[in-house]
Amino acid sequence: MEMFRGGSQLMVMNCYPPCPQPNLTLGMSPHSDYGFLTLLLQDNVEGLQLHHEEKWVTVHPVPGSFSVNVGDHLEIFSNGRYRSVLHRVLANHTKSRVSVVSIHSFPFDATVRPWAELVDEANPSLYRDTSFACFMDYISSSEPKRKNFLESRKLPS
Ligand SMILES: O=C(O)CCC(=O)C(=O)O
Ligand SMILES: [Fe+2]
Repeated sequence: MEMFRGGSQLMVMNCYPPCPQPNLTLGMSPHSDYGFLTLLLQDNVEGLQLHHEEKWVTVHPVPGSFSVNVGDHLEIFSNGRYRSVLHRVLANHTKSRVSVVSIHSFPFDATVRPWAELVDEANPSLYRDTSFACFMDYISSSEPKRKNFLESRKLPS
């Protein structure tokens, strides 16, 4: 698809050292990923949880496999048909944990908006136009944050 030409890839490596009091903290706070699709490789230490039907569900590591998460851009592009997944990482009392995350999306200078074929009078756009600059403004602002970046891009219904 033309919009993906020159697409972006962000790689993040996370290392979570053992935590003496895991009940008092999190390895990573709840968030959804900025991007279209995330490929995530975790080692054999559990910690990743997805928010599903009001509960946190552990993603059990399967050796040699990737988890694939829907990101904010796919939710916006599909005008809400696919939902980006809220996830978090628990801290572990005894073991350190490593994960490698590869976030794939449109080019960094693209404006992300619902695909025109999915928007009409009966299905109005549910999201504000979004760019990497909006994301940077959001994460660097001192405004009180809503649940995540995507929430700040939703149009009032
Ligand atoms: O460590 C993990 O399993 C998840 C990391 C993550 O969600 C992220 O880097 O965005
Ligand atoms: Fe993430």
